[in-house]
Amino acid sequence: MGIFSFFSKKEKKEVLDTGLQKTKKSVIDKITHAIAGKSRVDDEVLDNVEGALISSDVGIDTTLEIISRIEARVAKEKYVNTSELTSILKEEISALFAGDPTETEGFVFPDDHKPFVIMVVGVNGVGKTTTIGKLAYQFKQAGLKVVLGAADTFRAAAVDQLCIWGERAGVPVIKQQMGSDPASVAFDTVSHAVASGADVVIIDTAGRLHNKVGLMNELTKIKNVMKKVVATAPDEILLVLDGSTGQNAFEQAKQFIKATDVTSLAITKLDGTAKGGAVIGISHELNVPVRYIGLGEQINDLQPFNNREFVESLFEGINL
Ligand SMILES: Nc1nc2c(ncn2[C@@H]2O[C@H](COP(=O)(O)OP(=O)(O)OP(=O)(O)O)[C@@H](O)[C@H]2O)c(=O)[nH]1
Repeated sequence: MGIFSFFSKKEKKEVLDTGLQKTKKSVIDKITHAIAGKSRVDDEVLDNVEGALISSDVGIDTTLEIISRIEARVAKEKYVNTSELTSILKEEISALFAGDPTETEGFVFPDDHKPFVIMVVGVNGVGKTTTIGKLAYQFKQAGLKVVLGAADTFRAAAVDQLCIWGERAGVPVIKQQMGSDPASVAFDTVSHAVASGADVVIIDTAGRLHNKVGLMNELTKIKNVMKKVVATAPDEILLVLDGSTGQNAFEQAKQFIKATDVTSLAITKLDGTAKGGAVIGISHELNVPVRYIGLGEQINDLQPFNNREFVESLFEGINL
């Protein structure tokens, strides 16, 4: 089925630039400050850039790797002007992102089977339901038949919210009574999708991190039950993280990765935060590709992630 492009390149760039404004300003200020008055990239500049990246939430290990790559370049090229630093940073950071850059723009739907089943995990409040709603809308607009499954059966509000998004997107939501078995909802949803010839299934799950074993068992059960209907399910386990929490999102991601085999990330709420640099460290250190980013509350504010576009936007406007 391939990749669906919902946005024009221009629209995407506008949403990205606007959404990343706070992060951009912070990164640009810090990098500009780091090299102020210097014309050559030397140890002092590199130390300052290192500090700038760490304080931009990029993450310590990732920052150290970026700096050592730049050091290697500087050693090889002997003299590197600070005016070249932005393009070097862009190149080295783009190269660090997990996943093949040609494949990182949203999900790639296979040709050999359907429905494509996406199981969405993440703690409450990170923007899981909103992300599911936006995805459903965008897939529907791209001509796909979508079914949502309300497998967060612990909170009435979660089911209600998913139903609101289902209505907005114009896609059916499969649900059961509160407190029913989430795996049973997932089973019903995938069965409904098969019977109705749907292309995409998106399953919402409850994210209760306080009990890791419980979470792990529940997610494993949901996966196994879905496989009984469609052997390939789930095609993706999408972890939603709140990007405005910076390094906390990173810690949360590590816990989920221990509990289940997360295949992709959606990082939300990048608008309204200066901590967007965390996307770089999260993707690199966890070795899980970022597929979507959330840049606002509107239905069009979720966009397929492209590492080059992200890095370009982040550093655009630095005048060295
Ligand atoms: N600014 C901004 N807000 C967002 C974004 N994504 C989600 N939100 C908001 O974050 C809040 C929480 O989103 P939900 O989708 O309800 O989060 P959830 O993880 O499903 O949480 P529960 O429903 O509590 O499980 C809502 O007010 C959303 O509008 C985003 O990319 N940017």
